[in-house]
Amino acid sequence: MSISTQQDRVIIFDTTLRDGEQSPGATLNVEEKLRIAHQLAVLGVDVIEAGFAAASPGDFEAIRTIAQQVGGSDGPIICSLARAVRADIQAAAEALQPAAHKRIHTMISTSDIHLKYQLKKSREEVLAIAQEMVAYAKTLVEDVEFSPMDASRTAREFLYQVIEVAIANGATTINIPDTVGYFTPKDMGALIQGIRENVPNIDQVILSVHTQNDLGLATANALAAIEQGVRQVECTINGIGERAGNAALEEIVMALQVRKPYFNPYFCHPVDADVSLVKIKTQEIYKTSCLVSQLTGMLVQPNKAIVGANAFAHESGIHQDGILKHRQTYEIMDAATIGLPENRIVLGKHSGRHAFRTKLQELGFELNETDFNKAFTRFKEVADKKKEMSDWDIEAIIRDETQIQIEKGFQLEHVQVTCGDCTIPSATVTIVTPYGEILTDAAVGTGPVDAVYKVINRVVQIPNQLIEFSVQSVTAGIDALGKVTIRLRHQESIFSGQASDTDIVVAAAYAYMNALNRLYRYIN
Ligand SMILES: CC(C)(COP(=O)(O)OP(=O)(O)OC[C@H]1O[C@@H](n2cnc3c(N)ncnc32)[C@H](O)[C@@H]1OP(=O)(O)O)[C@@H](O)C(=O)NCCC(=O)NCCS
Ligand SMILES: CC(C)[C@@](O)(CC(=O)O)C(=O)O
Ligand SMILES: [Mg+2]
Repeated sequence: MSISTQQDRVIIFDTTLRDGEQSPGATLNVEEKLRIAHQLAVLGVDVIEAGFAAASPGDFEAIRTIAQQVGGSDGPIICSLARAVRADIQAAAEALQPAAHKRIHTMISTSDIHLKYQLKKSREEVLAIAQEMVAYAKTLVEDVEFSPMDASRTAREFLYQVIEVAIANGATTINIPDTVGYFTPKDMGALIQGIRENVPNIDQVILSVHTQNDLGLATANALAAIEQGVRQVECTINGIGERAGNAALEEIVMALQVRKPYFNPYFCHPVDADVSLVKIKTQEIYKTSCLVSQLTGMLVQPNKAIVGANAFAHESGIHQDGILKHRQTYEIMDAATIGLPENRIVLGKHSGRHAFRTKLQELGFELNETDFNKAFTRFKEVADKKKEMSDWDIEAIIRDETQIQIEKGFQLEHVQVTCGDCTIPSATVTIVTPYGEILTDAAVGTGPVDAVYKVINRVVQIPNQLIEFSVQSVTAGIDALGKVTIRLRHQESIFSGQASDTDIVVAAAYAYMNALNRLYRYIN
């Protein structure tokens, strides 16, 4: 794939594997980087900055492997960062060699503060280095990106001069980094406008921005740059990156999609044209976010835009009522567009009758008005004391407050597990079936939880697929309660189960039984 300067859409340059990996504690190994790169290609990013070849043998290897396995002729451009140093550029070219489309991204600081204290070089020297190193990179690859680092704090005239020289020496993309995340959207707009008006050869290249999130303005700054004609943005999945992170890919992409009529006038399309301003398959966003979070260990905050656990969840009664009547009352985008299977209605003390009734229906309860009112009153009392009401809390309320008999289903009487580094993990359970039979069985597994699930499945015999398993600690300390949440799928339906115990394997067993019982009641 090649990118023409005439192409009127935004090029998504993903730097999750380079700047994202610069998040403290987020180091990835070669195999993990490769998995993320494959998923980024499925997501449809235009450029993958796979790493910094000169940084370490591991990063070199990762870039080379990604170039080989993800950088096919119809795949994305694979890129490596390099200082404006011959050896760095050479290492980048070598690592990228197997890719069909390769880019060297070279950078050097241009702000006076960086020149004086970090590089200890004059402006003249930096200009000469930029010129020489861009020209050198150009002898190795066709596609050269140049970044004047700390551009946002660089003296304007000098910045224009460096950019002009980089273009004259073969740069095909000029990237403007707000390295320290100091800019506001207005500053960014003005700088881009200044560059376009004062750098005579600027139209020969793609103009790009790289925004850091130190003031929480990274996405806003990138969007302001797009309004001024920037056609590449550098971003990361979940906004991970150095310090407070980078602009989040999912935020930029969804802003361009949801507000297409707003952005269209900045492109050469008719205002109401239904053209995509990016080449991203948005349905892959959620999956990519989960993969990156899982492999980097950088958890996504629940209220994170687009991909946070609460981004499509509605807690308060008035909102829940609106959503149930017509989704768009409180949603500007459909969860399905980012690949989320369903929206979540979370019951809590702010919930009203509509949401409560819907939840009861989901759980399979049909209550008469008297029972419903009693249950709702009790629900409000309990919700006042708890952060979030689980399905089990609600079942307990129904059991206490109404005449409805809740089918017991299967009952886990006893679970025993053997595990350790010198034994084959095995589990024994005793389960009472809905017909009163008492069954005991045992199984081995890859780990204790796997063994427990295998033996429970053997006894219960309801086909299902485990799609989610997570453990959280609910209290602090060594004797903490662990809460296990699981979700399983049976045909088109999903059933969840949750349980807490100081032993997480026991919690896992009870959580699984809970979900299975819900499934059992559904099919019977
Ligand atoms: C790149 C790396 C291998 C260099 O290691 P190093 O040679 O031991 O040097 P240090 O990191 O200690 O110091 C950086 C040196 O590069 C110079 N430098 C920094 N940016 C530069 C640039 N863009 N172009 C040229 N030289 C640069 C510094 O002035 C300093 O030089 P000095 O030793 O003459 O003072 C190492 O820093 C690394 O592995 N970095 C990981 C990637 C990274 O830093 N990413 C951030 C991207 S900005
Ligand atoms: C290479 C550049 C775009 C950089 O990511 C470099 C860095 O500081 O890591 C930046 O934010 O300026
Ligand atoms: Mg950066």
